[in-house]
Amino acid sequence: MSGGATGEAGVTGEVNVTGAAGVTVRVPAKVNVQLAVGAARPDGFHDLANVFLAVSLYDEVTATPADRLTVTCEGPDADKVPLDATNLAARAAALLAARHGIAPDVHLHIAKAIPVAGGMAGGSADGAGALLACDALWGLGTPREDLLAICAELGSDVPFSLVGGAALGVGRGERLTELPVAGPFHWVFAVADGGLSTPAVYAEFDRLAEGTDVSEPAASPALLDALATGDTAALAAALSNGLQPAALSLRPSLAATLAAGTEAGALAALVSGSGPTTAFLVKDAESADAVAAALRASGTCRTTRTATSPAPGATLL
Ligand SMILES: C[C@](O)(CO)[C@H](O)COP(=O)(O)OP(=O)(O)OC[C@H]1O[C@@H](n2ccc(N)nc2=O)[C@H](O)[C@@H]1O
Ligand SMILES: Nc1ncnc2c1ncn2[C@@H]1O[C@H](COP(=O)(O)OP(=O)(O)OP(=O)(O)O)[C@@H](O)[C@H]1O
Repeated sequence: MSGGATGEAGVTGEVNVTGAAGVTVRVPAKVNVQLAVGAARPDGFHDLANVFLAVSLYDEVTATPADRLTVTCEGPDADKVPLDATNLAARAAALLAARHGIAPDVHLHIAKAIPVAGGMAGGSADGAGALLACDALWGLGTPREDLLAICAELGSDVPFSLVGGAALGVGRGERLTELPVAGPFHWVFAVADGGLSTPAVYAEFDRLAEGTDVSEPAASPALLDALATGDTAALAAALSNGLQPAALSLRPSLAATLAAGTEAGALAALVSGSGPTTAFLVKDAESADAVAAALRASGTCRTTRTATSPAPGATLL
């Protein structure tokens, strides 16, 4: 990855890499092609029927031996990424090390292309990437099932970042069943100015749902069929995001972005997860370029990205 600012701050002090070879893992962003949200649970989370689809927009996490746990980040949004112990990559390394009773002495470098706080699971991607990179660097051979359990501890979206492809997430979204998926599906993403806080969007969902009956979340058979057969038009007709009204309520300007993409020829438009990134499903790569150009010209977003899906999960390079 090239360009962008480089943040450098250690979790426990200045960066001090020992010079040995590093391990790099590439991890995809996600779009939720269906996000059915149930009522708030006693623990504050919401039961979901969450259909994840990985897209070809990647962060890379490199783990290098060091004398303590440190994190650096490069990329256009690097200044928005925390480099302390709250970084999901640092938390992943610390959890894995604790599980094996070893010290988390590693330097983690994140090459960030996924929008920050954009509803595309960028932090989750870095958590899953760091986990796989540290497991390889430290030669631990942690069973897949245990890696997935650590992912679920890190966050609801993190298991999917490890798995990639397409999957249905139930519970708070962490309990995955992999789904058959054809493709390619072509996407344009409009990146908004600033982020949206995921807890704030769920809280707004609760506020809007007050006094209404929230139904049990369930995956749409038509949507699962469209994914399995690679039918773009059918997928466009079946896309849905139960958090979209809440994201629009907190960020009304997103309505203009959605309209601009639709007017430019997108087959469907929706908010990506908790937003504020918006996602546009288009016919092919040529249409993706045209819709992206129109979105940028509309002045309703900061920038655009094009991508295809499905994309593989966290992968050692
Ligand atoms: C919006 C999505 O990105 C869709 O995939 C996810 O549901 C959010 O997943 P995430 O960012 O990994 O979220 P977590 O780190 O697990 O939780 C952050 C906060 O989001 C809210 N949250 C999250 C997941 C869920 N099923 N119900 C919730 O209410 C809770 O307030 C929680 O404290
Ligand atoms: N490695 C990381 N990259 C980006 N943000 C991180 C990371 N680690 C922790 N964070 C924190 O998490 C917040 C959410 O960032 P993230 O990019 O994961 O949002 P998101 O894509 O909206 O998440 P999701 O789609 O999973 O709800 C950031 O504002 C930041 O404070």
